[in-house]
Amino acid sequence: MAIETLDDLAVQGTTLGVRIDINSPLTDEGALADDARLRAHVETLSELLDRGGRVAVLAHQGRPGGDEFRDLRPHADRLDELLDAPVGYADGTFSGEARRKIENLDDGQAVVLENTRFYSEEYMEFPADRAGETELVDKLAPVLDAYVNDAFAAAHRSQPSIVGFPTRIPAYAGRVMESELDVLGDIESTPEPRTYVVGGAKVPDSLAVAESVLERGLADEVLTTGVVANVFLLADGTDLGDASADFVYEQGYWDEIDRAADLLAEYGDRIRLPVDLAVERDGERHEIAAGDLPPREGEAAMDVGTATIEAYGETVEGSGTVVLNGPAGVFEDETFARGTRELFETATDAEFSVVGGGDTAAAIREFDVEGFDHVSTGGGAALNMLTGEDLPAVEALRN
Ligand SMILES: Nc1ncnc2c1ncn2[C@@H]1O[C@H](COP(=O)(O)OP(=O)(O)OP(=O)(O)O)[C@@H](O)[C@H]1O
Ligand SMILES: O=C(O)[C@H](O)COP(=O)(O)O
Repeated sequence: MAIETLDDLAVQGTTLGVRIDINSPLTDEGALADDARLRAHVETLSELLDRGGRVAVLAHQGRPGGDEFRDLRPHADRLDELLDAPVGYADGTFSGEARRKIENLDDGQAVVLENTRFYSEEYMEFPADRAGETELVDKLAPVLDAYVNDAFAAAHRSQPSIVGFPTRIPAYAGRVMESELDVLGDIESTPEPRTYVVGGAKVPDSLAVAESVLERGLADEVLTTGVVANVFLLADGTDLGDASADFVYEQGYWDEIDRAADLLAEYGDRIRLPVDLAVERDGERHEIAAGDLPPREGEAAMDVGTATIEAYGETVEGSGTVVLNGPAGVFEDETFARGTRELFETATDAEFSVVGGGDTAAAIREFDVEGFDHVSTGGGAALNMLTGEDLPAVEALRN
């Protein structure tokens, strides 16, 4: 079934639950470190408000237990600045108070509901029917006329606020969702050879992508960077030193090392590992060739080194399609930003370049890299889509 868009929705005077993805990097104090994801949704929100909608915004921030698991007040304040309409904030997601705030909205007004993941069911994956019976959906569906999903970046999560509402009320794709599906839906016909550069810190997601594109013959090569590369190096038997190994174990990525080893055994000729890494020594960047590892005690691998940047750069430049996800190092620290900045700049020279990810988009903005053919708002979601996997959010909108 075709997905309905905002063109199919009579907005005026209706109360809409609008799921967006404004999961953003935060400062230590909990302020927004980057507002790119908020700005991405301005088009959809402005359109709905201009057309007389009453908008209840649903969104998450961080993961339970993580440093960035915080409330959405800064996001609400920033949306209030970005949009011409007034944007309020409710410190509950579906409490009586939150529902009253929704019911008291006037045409052209919005309220941001509290972080959906403050409720345990929202961090579980359900089939859509079951998601439609969760507390969150059960309490909110009766006060909403329709649901709009613009949260492409969370479309790979089968969570209540993503897949539950379409089982209860009419559902539509927002403008971000619509344009992402248009561009990424046709990725299998992009020019060859195709290179996937996987980095960042969400190792399980990245390994799933690497496995899929290698298995399906979609990737000619997978270049690894970031924590993902560290996991592959550990799987390959490289002694990275205690600091990097401890970081990987603290994240609970034990099993990922075994999984990376299996991938190396099966597809080793198409997976590339860094040939050098950067650590901090005496307050400065210090590079170590892979053959000279481990680093000194307490030194962690924070970026790929210059020889890796050059070797990867040559592959990337000569590619028909480059798909980039995740920064190559701790780009937030200028000392370790080089790998991310230079690989991103080189990627724009490929015939067709696609890049995705929340932190990745933040890095692109920070480094002012221009020239990508498509900058996706989604990391895991974009890559799932690029590998041809069904996205639960999209399936839910189809039904
Ligand atoms: N070697 C490293 N050691 C520690 N952290 C790293 C390293 N390399 C990258 N990172 C961190 O990875 C984080 C980003 O990873 P992440 O996987 O969340 O990327 P992303 O672009 O946001 O993708 P997604 O949209 O899937 O979340 C950054 O905060 C960066 O500092
Ligand atoms: O940043 C993302 O990729 C999305 O917001 C989804 O977040 P998650 O990976 O914590 O589900």
